[in-house]
Amino acid sequence: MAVYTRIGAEQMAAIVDAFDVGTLLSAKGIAEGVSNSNWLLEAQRGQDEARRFILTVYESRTDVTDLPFFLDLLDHLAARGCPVPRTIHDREGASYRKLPTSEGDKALALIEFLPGVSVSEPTPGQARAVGAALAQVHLASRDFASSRENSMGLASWQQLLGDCGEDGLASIHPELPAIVTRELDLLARKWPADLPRGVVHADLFPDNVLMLGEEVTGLIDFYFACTDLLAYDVAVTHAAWSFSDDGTRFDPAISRALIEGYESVRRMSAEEHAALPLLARAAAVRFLATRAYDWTNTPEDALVTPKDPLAFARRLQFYAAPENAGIFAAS
Ligand SMILES: Nc1ncnc2c1ncn2[C@@H]1O[C@H](COP(=O)(O)OP(=O)(O)OP(=O)(O)O)[C@@H](O)[C@H]1O
Ligand SMILES: N[C@@H](CCO)C(=O)O
Repeated sequence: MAVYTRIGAEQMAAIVDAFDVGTLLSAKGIAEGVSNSNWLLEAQRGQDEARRFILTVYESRTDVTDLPFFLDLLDHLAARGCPVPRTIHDREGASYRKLPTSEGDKALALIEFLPGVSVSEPTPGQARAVGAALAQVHLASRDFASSRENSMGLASWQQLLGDCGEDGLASIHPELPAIVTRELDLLARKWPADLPRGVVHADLFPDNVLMLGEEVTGLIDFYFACTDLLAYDVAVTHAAWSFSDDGTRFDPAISRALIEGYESVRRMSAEEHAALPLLARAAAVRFLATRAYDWTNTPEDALVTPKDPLAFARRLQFYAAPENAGIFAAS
């Protein structure tokens, strides 16, 4: 379920016309995704081949003032050969437009459609390609002029987990309040602030990567992208890819392939390597925090089912276990 905004056929045709991509041939709502409303559109200009686009209407979770950062970043990365969709600009050259709705004005953007599917059981070859694509983004964004603070950093994890309350966390798992206190304290004391920084995707889960075989055809959903530690992005991607969904099984071959793929494009420093165990715990806390918050604050009759916070509590326990300290050792 991810079409929260109704757009009639005539209004959709007018939107497409504003982008000068030809005549609208079809528009289908996309079920995947939870934050924004998305449609797959097909349009044709004159006798040209029909082209496909993704229309996104930004819902309340995306701050419109961040859109220039996200959308300019896509254009910057695409121009440097990264597999990300370009933003289609409207006839006036704007990368997003205003959509009047019964709930007030929303923003919308038209994005290039990229082929590929999101894998659910990645192979090491696919993990290697994803690691390499992430490093390519880190290098290609070095000359991106804008920056954006990470609104999903340590301070927001403290806030979100605090808002869950001890009882809320304990209702997910009795040991969670103590685990969360221990981890937040450790991260506040040991955060490795002086590592290389740059633009990070910060949410590179399998559902945000489109692939054909072992080729990455699209990195999408840059709506958490921000300026932060590059090694933190590696840790987020590691936490997202190297485990079964529920966090019960760690896959060492995927883990190795992901890091090797990354380092085939950008080598991490010794300091970054040394920080990975802590940053992996941080990544697990980040997704535990948003999931625990949603878990304890989503009404039972909500249309969207909250994701399981324990899947990231399990990853956290894995990363924190002394016997797993060697998984990031340089090969
Ligand atoms: N450029 C693109 N090319 C092809 N398909 C795309 C593209 N962008 C988005 N999609 C499709 O639309 C779906 C939803 O997109 P996206 O993940 O950006 O939505 P969202 O609601 O913002 O995400 P989330 O739920 O992760 O917050 C994707 O799973 C993918 O199937
Ligand atoms: N990728 C996130 C959701 C979007 O940030 C998660 O799996 O919790």
